[in-house]
Amino acid sequence: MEMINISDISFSYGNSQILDHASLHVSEGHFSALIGSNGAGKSTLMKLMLGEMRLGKDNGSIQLMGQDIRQFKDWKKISYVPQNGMVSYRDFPASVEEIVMANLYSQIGRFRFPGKKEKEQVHQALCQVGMEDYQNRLIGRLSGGQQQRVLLARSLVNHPQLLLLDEPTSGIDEQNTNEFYQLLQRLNQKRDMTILMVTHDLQSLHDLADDVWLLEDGKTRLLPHEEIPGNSSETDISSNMNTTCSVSDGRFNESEKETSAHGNL
Ligand SMILES: Nc1ncnc2c1ncn2[C@@H]1O[C@H](COP(=O)(O)OP(=O)(O)OP(=O)(O)O)[C@@H](O)[C@H]1O
Repeated sequence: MEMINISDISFSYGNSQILDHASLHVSEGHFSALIGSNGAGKSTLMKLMLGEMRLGKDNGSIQLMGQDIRQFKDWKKISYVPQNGMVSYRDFPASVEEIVMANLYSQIGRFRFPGKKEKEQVHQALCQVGMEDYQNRLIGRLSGGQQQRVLLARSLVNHPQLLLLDEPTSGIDEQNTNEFYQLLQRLNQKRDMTILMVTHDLQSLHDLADDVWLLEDGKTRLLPHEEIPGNSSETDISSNMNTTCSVSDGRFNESEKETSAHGNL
């Protein structure tokens, strides 16, 4: 199944045309990347995909999980890690647990406090990103890389099938970026999570992404394998994967795929 099927879309801000008959397809289980220079329209495309902005009537179509975006209701199956997502939390007096828990409020309801089940879900999500020891720390006291992991945990707590990320590692050092990519790769390969990531980080694409789409002059192009930037001999991202979590406490390990393909992350 195509998780994302964008076909022939055009979009303008006023008189300024950003997308000109652009298309993009992401198959289930694929790790896809979207690249393009500053201002090319990547975030715009992402916003259209998330339903934050509407497409004009005769300006192409967007289907998510086989449904037209205008009728799409399964938003819980999709998570989004925004660009510079942590900036707004810098002085926010909330703990890591509270930040991740916030994505469960539709499940918890307005008049109930988080229970044991929700706390365990948060713990599991933090464990997946290696941040379980920081559960009670204030979000603003963490480093950029740690904050980004928390943001990823926040997006994982609902067990999404499709994860969209907009430049998730901007402003993060190389080591933390590589570790973040390992996390994503693990989610994709061991959990069958479909991923579309907007990125300027071309170095790792060769090892990371199944498909790389280039957005240029309003049009998209699927890059042939030999044109994908990055050199596979430089880094083997998967060889350094953290697989220390165990099934019993909700963490992740190598054998877990067989026991919970899409279930508890
Ligand atoms: N709300 C808006 N109103 C008018 N123009 C906008 C708006 N948002 C973005 N733009 C313009 O549309 C173009 C595409 O912006 P967009 O943020 O989608 O690009 P991008 O590829 O994500 O860029 P970057 O890599 O720098 O994040 C830019 O020229 C931008 O200035």
